[in-house]
Amino acid sequence: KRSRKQEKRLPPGSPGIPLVGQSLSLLWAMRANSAERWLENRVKKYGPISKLSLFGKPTVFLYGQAANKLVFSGDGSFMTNQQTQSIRMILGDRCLLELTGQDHKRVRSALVSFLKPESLKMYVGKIDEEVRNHLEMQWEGKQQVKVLPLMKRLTFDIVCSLLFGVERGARRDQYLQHFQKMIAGMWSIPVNLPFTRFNNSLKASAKVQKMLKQLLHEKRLELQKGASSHQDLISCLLSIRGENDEELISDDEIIHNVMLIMVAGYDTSSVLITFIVRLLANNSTVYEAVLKEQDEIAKSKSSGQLLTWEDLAKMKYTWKMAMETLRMYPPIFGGFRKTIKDIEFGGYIIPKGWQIFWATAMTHMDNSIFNEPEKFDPARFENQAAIPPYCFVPFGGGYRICPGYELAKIETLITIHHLVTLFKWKLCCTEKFRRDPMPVPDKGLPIQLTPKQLLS
Ligand code: HEM
Repeated sequence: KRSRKQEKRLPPGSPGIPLVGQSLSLLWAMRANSAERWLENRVKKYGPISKLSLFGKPTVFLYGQAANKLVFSGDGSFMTNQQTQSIRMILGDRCLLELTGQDHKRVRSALVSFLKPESLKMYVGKIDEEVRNHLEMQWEGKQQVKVLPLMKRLTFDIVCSLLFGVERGARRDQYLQHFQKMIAGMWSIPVNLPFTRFNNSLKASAKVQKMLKQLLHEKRLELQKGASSHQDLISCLLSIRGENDEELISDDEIIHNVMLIMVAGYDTSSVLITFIVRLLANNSTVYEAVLKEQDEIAKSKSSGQLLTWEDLAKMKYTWKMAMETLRMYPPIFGGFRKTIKDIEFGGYIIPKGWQIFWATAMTHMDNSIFNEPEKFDPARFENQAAIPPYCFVPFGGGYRICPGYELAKIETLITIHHLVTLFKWKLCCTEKFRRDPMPVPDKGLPIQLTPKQLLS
């Protein structure tokens, strides 16, 4: 039992309406794209730490640089990851988000062995081919396109070919169908009744798992026949062996993490590229600077020659522009952790077993950290060392920092290279966006395209 003295030291705030707490109010604010304001109002009312109730759990909301440090700098000994029940049921209990301690370390280091720059640099040409093919099929010859759905298709195709070795064709199309159904119910209320979004999503998850099991079987046979363990992520994970040549990553761990990567790599990078397209349409000076950098690279290559790792290293301004986009429109705005011990923070106690709601990206728009935060200005990243630690955190930080950072960077740079060198574009309408929970433009960002050949 908590003593009265401890009770007194709980953060300020009220638990809200019984059972529902503040959940509906926050979800509503997310749909209306006013979640940031909703949270800012909380900070104004209660300060950087306050208690509330979200999704049926006592929760502490944290804000600011020190809070970001608390969330990202631990080793997992006082705070653990916490996912919603729907995500756990759809992605499976052996995915990285659910694992802790040694299990998390083992599986994460297996994924990183494939996702680290030294490994990914071998696949730059393959990703470039996927992007060129996509633009040829879906963009060339069109006067108008909708950017978000196309970018989702592109990032899905890249993940499928690179990570699972599943190339264009009927199988990939079938994967996409099941996968889209699965993802549609990921953020829904986990009530498993027929015809609910959640129920459809669970059924699709079972189909995706069945297909991946079959794929695993095929990859195992290919490896036995001498195929390279570097051909894709699944082969790489199957080839990780212990001292007695036993497989170190179980089949369930491979399947659940492959599904996680499909989800994590699909929604996030596609949102980033979509917002870049939006910002470049409205900022001609930045567009021209990106174009200058990319034109120089394009001129140094012969027609049809694929981009290389060295070319990407030259895209310095383009990546600063992408970071500025991530600052203003972070695909992941926050998340949840759970305390496994009482934690003292900011003069208050956060009791063991409580949920922590981190909205770390709020520091991105703090005018005491970023001057004129509403202004789109890639030059702020000229001197990255000047940005205080834990204040720019679109990929998180610490031992759970996004392992897909490098892949996201490669996909983004290659896609932007081709977009600016092939097209000029205009937005078809001024469009609002909402968080679902990623930021999504209401109409999917329709743009009007003019191919560069017609301009010259
Ligand atoms: C612009 C693109 C992306 C952004 C902004 C982003 C951001 C993030 C953030 C904020 C986290 C949470 C860290 C935490 O819980 O502390 C995360 C985790 C994760 N991301 Fe990404 N991500 C992106 C792309 C990707 C891609 C392309 C992949 C897959 C290849 C990926 C795979 C993952 C995985 C597996 C985790 C869980 C890591 C763990 O719990 O140890 N992400 N990402």
